[in-house]
Amino acid sequence: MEDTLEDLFAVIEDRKETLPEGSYTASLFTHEKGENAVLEKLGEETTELVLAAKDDDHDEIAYEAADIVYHLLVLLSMKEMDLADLEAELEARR
Ligand SMILES: N=c1c2ncn([C@@H]3O[C@H](COP(=O)(O)OP(=O)(O)OP(=O)(O)O)[C@@H](O)[C@H]3O)c2ncn1[C@@H]1O[C@H](COP(=O)(O)O)[C@@H](O)[C@H]1O
Repeated sequence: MEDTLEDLFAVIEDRKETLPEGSYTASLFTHEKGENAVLEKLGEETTELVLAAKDDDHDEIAYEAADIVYHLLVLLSMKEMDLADLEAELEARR
């Protein structure tokens, strides 16, 4: 899981840097979509996760959770933060 998150975060950072054409991630870092689009997605996906949990639909819970984690990592990158910031907060709570 840790490797998966680190690898995904590295891809997101690369897309931010290189802005390749046709990349959804890159579009989030440009005026095409931007921060508001990321925040909207996080709001929508959280609602969808709640509905999936209410339905006890495990596939849908995993799908929506993955969408949320991806957009959360994009948001961290947008704010010039990284996984270490999240890890430090989680560690502080142990
Ligand atoms: N994990 C993801 C990921 N999760 C979700 N999404 C995109 O997020 C968008 C929104 O998700 P939704 O489920 O809401 O899709 P939708 O209902 O079609 O919504 P709209 O995009 O049409 O508004 C979709 O276009 C998904 O493709 C992702 N796009 C990319 N990644 C990762 O980022 C990597 C790089 O992707 P690119 O930047 O596209 O090269 C990929 O290899 C993946 O590992």
